Amino acid sequence: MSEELIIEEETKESEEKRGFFSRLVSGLTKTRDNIISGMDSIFSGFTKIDEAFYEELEEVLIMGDLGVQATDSILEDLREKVKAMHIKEPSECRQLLIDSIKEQMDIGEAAYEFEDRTSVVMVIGVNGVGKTTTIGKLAGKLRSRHKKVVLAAADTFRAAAGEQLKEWADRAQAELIGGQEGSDPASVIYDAVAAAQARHADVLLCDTAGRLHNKKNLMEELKKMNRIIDREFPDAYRETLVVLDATTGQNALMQAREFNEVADITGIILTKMDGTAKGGIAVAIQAELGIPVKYIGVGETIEDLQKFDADTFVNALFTTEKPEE
Ligand SMILES: Nc1nc2c(ncn2[C@@H]2O[C@H](COP(=O)(O)OP(=O)(O)OP(=O)(O)O)[C@@H](O)[C@H]2O)c(=O)[nH]1
Repeated sequence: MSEELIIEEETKESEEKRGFFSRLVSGLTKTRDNIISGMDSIFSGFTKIDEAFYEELEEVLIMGDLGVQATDSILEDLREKVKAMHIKEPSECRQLLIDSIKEQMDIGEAAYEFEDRTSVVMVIGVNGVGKTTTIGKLAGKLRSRHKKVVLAAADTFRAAAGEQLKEWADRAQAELIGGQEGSDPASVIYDAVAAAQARHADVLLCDTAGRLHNKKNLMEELKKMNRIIDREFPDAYRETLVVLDATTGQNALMQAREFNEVADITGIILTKMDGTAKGGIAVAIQAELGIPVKYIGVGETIEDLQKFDADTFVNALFTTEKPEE
């Protein structure tokens, strides 16, 4: 490649990154207003680092949905650093706090291997969290990378779920395999696996129901689907993603915990991060459960499903740059 072309490619890439960051910054406006303004007023309002200062910080972090566990660890870490580094000024704690939050979320890099392998992705989530929309966005994302995608509408509990998924499948130009309302989800998976193999699809995305009120049945249903995939598609790379609605805050954390008990979750997708002041839940989930948040939804278009990077996320939260209108 000529030098000019390389520069052009690099410029394009850095422009993309900028656009991505700006969208994240504007998507996180409410969360930033909620957590960061609270923190900044503590940093400027206190003249010394004392118990009252830590208590106020604790309150802001808890109110920002970072969860008790992550909040405790972050503050413990901050106290240690303040002591070790003989820090006296509250304002000097800002960067230390940013670093501590990043450390809490550092559970290794999220892997996106399935995007480039022949894979089967199970997507689980309770009604209304944005599961269908997310699967549509994910299909669109993969299609834009010229991947062949098949969708399995295995949430046969509600007819509307299948219809809605069909619309997304058409939009993303992906094939949809569905079943009658009330039919056995496992048989939809069976048909979808056969279709994916026959069409040499790259990724099979499976929309499955997640009724948490009956955990035993859910577990059995998931096991049955997994057995079919293991048997019929043994070489496929496997991924199990749970979709959670960030606007529900602590409830999303609870759902993640419960799903983690019934399935081997490989990643989380947090939706509606744009409309909420509870984006701090991403910290709680990653710190507490050690499961990577792999994607976040920051709006309703296909581009608004972004890969999640903890470092970028924390930078976007604490940025002083103004979000785009
Ligand atoms: N602002 C915003 N809205 C979103 C996001 N993701 C999904 N939504 C919206 O949330 C609503 C619910 O999304 P669905 O995809 O229907 O939810 P679902 O979980 O599939 O619901 P069921 O199909 O009823 O189980 C829709 O209006 C979506 O447009 C997001 O990241 N940001």
